[in-house]
Amino acid sequence: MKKYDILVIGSGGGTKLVTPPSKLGYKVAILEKDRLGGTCLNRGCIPSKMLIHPAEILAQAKDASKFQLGIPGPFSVDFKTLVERVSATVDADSDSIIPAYEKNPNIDFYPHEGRFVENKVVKVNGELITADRIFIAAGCRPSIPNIPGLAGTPYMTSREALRRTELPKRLLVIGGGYIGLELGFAYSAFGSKTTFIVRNRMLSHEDKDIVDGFEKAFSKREDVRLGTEVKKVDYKDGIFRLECKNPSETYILEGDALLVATGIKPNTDWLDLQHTDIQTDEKGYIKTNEYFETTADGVYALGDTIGRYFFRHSVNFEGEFLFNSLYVDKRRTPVEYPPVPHSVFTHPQVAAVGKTEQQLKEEGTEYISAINPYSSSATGMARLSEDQFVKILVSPKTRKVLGAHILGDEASNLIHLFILLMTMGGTLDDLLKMIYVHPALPEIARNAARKAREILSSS
Ligand SMILES: Cc1cc2nc3c(=O)[nH]c(=O)nc-3n(C[C@H](O)[C@H](O)[C@H](O)COP(=O)(O)OP(=O)(O)OC[C@H]3O[C@@H](n4cnc5c(N)ncnc54)[C@H](O)[C@@H]3O)c2cc1C
Ligand SMILES: NC(=O)c1ccc[n+]([C@@H]2O[C@H](COP(=O)([O-])OP(=O)(O)OC[C@H]3O[C@@H](n4cnc5c(N)ncnc54)[C@H](O)[C@@H]3O)[C@@H](O)[C@H]2O)c1
Repeated sequence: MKKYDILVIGSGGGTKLVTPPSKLGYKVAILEKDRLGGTCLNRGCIPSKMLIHPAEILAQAKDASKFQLGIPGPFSVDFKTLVERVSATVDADSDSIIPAYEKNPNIDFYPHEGRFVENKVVKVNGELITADRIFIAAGCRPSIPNIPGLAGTPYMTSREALRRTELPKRLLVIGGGYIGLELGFAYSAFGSKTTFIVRNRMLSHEDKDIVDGFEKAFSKREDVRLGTEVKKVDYKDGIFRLECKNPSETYILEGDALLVATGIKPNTDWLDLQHTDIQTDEKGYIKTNEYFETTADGVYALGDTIGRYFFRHSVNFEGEFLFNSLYVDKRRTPVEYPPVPHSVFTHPQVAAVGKTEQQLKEEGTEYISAINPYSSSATGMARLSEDQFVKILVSPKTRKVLGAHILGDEASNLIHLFILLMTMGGTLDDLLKMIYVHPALPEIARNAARKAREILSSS
């Protein structure tokens, strides 16, 4: 049986444990059943943001008249060429990984699925391999709800929606989370008449003020059906017919394409974990402790597959943490995550770091809340910002920011001020010490901090 120092299953964030240890002389095997680079590169963050950027340009152009600009419409997109460019870019990036691995004598790449036959033995393409340490970074895939009539229809998940080259006239989206909203927004901006069917509320994991604000802002531009369940799907002659039910009525929605974006499930069913001591929770996510150790000796797991965070930036952090603790410091170290931020790349954007107001209430943590609208600062005035704001939650005792929540232009960039502050353990006063460029976007965040200072000094 072939033996390695390191065996990695999954080439997304798992790659953090491939090239870096190989450079220190460790022999590494990497197994990938799909395209190298994982979800983010091939069917996630990167292609989606390459579509969302031009969609954002169109969304801005549609707003041009409010700035007394006569940018002539109708706006159009060469959707086929755009999608082909995006696909070619990510495919080239993925393809470039193989030659790099082939050149490296310490890396063996297995372009196959790996399945466990016992605790530390994996069968790949008929061959048994083992390693001192095995890292499982097997990721997740779309989870499809059990709606009568849906199975067998040509619905899209994010995977197909990112590669489709024909823009549908009418798009139906089921799901009000990250994927449904980001991809639905892009298709809508490109010209598909898009309807968002949302079982409860949009972005329900966000702070309640963000949920309220986002729903209000998004619904001004998009056809949004909140509190609506899809009871039945029918597909005939190229048309989807969805039976939709809300508390007051049942009706049919028609579309030429259907995007199902109702969450994800772990790929652990591809690993044959029943042959090992590796335990999973009731949803199939691998159980790990603070060292990313599974319940089998020498086997670690990270990323989406452990069900903690579902972002490329979080699995990158976890992979780098494991590499540093196990192969650089060579010390068994418990993980301490710095604040983990997130952003939803819609129009308007959403970004957050730290706790929501609801979480602080539930924990019984003391806080004050300060909200500053974009429109109250110079750059917000220039942008004619509506419905956009920065909200911060501050501890009256320590004056530390416990949570920051942004709805508005460039929220995914603006949030970094708070990520840095919270990571460094700074206070409101640190945020107010520095000189801000006038009139730049971060002044909006500073003004929220000033409001918090006022609230604290008057209480
Ligand atoms: C449409 C979309 C947009 C997204 N946008 C963002 C974003 O903007 N920002 C962000 O931070 N996150 C985003 N995400 C989430 C992000 O892509 C994931 O959180 C991240 O890629 C998870 O990385 P991972 O390494 O845990 O798993 P993956 O990247 O999914 O890698 C796991 C790999 O393991 C392989 N594999 C599984 N089982 C086996 C096996 N038995 N043998 C061999 N190979 C196996 C799979 O083929 C897969 O390639 C997005 C996701 C989607 C779907
Ligand atoms: N910008 C980003 O960082 C980004 C972008 C895309 C995806 N992602 C990651 O990918 C993951 C998956 O995204 P997603 O949008 O599929 O999941 P999600 O959990 O964000 O949203 C799922 C949505 O589907 C709804 N839903 C669930 N079951 C349903 C059912 N049976 N019928 C109708 N609606 C149902 C939920 O209420 C929710 O609105 C996310 O957890 C996220 O972390 C991140």
